[in-house]
Amino acid sequence: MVKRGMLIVLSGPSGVGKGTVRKAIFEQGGNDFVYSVSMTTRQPREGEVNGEDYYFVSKAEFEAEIANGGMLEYAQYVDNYYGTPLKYINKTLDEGYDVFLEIEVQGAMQVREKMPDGVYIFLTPPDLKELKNRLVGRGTDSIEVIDKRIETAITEIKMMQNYDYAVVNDEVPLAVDRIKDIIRAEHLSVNRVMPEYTEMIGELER
Ligand SMILES: Nc1nc2c(ncn2[C@@H]2O[C@H](COP(=O)(O)OP(=O)(O)O)[C@@H](O)[C@H]2O)c(=O)[nH]1
Ligand SMILES: Nc1ncnc2c1ncn2[C@@H]1O[C@H](COP(=O)(O)OP(=O)(O)O)[C@@H](O)[C@H]1O
Repeated sequence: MVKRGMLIVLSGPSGVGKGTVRKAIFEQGGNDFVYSVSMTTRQPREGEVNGEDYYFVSKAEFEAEIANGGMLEYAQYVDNYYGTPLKYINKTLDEGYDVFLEIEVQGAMQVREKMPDGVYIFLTPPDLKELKNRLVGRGTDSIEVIDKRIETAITEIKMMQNYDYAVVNDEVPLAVDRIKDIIRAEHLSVNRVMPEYTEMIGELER
């Protein structure tokens, strides 16, 4: 029997750099895990490819998918839906591959309820001043929206206790290395390795 893959969830407050770090992880390559492409109702940005960056769908299509039980989790974020289609995840995990999700915090907590044996990584800013600088620097939000996001970020940072690991995103390559180290170490954790030995011992004793 193939050993089921491991679910890896990267989350954290808006503007901390989740998207940036995730892209760097996959651009670097050489990973033993696959990226779960999310579904969204937001408009594609220039250069984004359907099925690669996101599955871009209408609100009606997204709501139909929710009604059909097709979403592992979803969240409404800045007037749009974002969610993880269930179909690929279970198939990929059953085939023995690890799956990597990069999602905002409401979604991550829904996944944790359903899949508690995943690895939950919380990306943190070096400090709140730097988080604000990043949101301003990204240039996608008004100052009012940014102030709201900082307030939300404070609540979200308090949720850190629901995660297994905290990774500071001071510099992208360092954050990438820390995340890859966590994934490597998790594969060696006794909780994950023990079932194989239990099975082996069971066979010997039979
Ligand atoms: N819950 C949930 N959040 C998602 C999913 N895909 C992306 N997100 C989050 O949605 C937020 C907005 O993403 P996006 O519009 O691409 O903007 P950007 O990442 O802020 O540039 C980010 O915080 C993502 O982490 C998903 O499938 N589920
Ligand atoms: N380590 C970092 N140092 C400086 N700026 C960063 C770093 N990581 C991300 N950024 C910048 O911060 C902004 C927010 O990053 P983004 O990946 O969009 O965040 P999120 O996906 O968490 O909302 C972007 O302008 C990005 O270029």
